[in-house]
Amino acid sequence: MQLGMVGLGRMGGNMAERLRAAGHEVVGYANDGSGDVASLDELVKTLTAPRTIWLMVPAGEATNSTVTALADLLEAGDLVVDGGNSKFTDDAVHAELLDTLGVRYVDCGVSGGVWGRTEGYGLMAGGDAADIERLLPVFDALRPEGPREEGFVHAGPVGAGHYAKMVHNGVEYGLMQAYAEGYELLSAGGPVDNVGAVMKAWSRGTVVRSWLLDLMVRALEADPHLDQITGYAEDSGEGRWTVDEAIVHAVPAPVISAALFARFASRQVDSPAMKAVAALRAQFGGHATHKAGEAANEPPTGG
Ligand SMILES: O=C(O)[C@H](O)[C@@H](O)[C@H](O)[C@H](O)COP(=O)(O)O
Repeated sequence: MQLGMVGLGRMGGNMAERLRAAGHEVVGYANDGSGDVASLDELVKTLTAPRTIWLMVPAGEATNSTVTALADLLEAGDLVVDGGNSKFTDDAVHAELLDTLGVRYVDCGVSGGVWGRTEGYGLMAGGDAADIERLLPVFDALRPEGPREEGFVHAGPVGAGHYAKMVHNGVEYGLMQAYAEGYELLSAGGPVDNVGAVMKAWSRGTVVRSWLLDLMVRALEADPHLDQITGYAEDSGEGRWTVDEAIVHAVPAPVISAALFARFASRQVDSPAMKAVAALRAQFGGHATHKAGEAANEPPTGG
């Protein structure tokens, strides 16, 4: 079928390629001029009604302004899919705005990163059954080969797709953190002399084998001691939203929360909280503190 793709970055560009390889006609638009058309207006004019437009732009302001701009251009019967990592609460706002014009809306969490073009993407969709049905040829082209239910889900009404993707990303945080802590412990001076080989051995037959573990092995093969990168980890919001939702629903989520907070800690050159702990130990117990500028692994010299 014919589809407009807005956003042709690492995700949108690769998805457009995978869709074309499956025989779909994709008209791409990117605001850096790299697409087939130069504007959203031209994209809408190029597509045949009823149009399907898939958004793959950064969550938040970029997605909001794209949906608002499309609302001025589209007509009843057209369908917008937000495949970015939007917060699920944004979906209701976008669906409501478009609904006043008779334009349909589906949200779709997309997982798989840069590997998705060849391996297929995991898809989590939210919306009305008829809209999901209309998009099945697109979902089938994007998802991995095999049974549909193993790479695609219609998770519920509008918002459910991004909700499912949000929780997926919370799980992703926890899994990554567990492998990361295992890596650090294996490397910390115990009897293991080849950490990469141990993690590689875990990748077949063990209880903890997984794609994330395979990627960890791959990273260690390229850089056995991870000397080429610093221990600074960004987050793009979904871990925070997952923890927010855990609080709303009173769901204990200690692993995901700890993994999120570990990322915040990774950005501190020195921890104000731990300075305070050291200061308090010195206050109540006269315990020694490390002076500023002293290497962390040197014995303390203070009081
Ligand atoms: O499933 C995926 O393909 C990933 O989760 C993908 O969506 C992206 O890499 C994360 O959004 C990064 O999230 P953080 O920046 O929060 O780690």
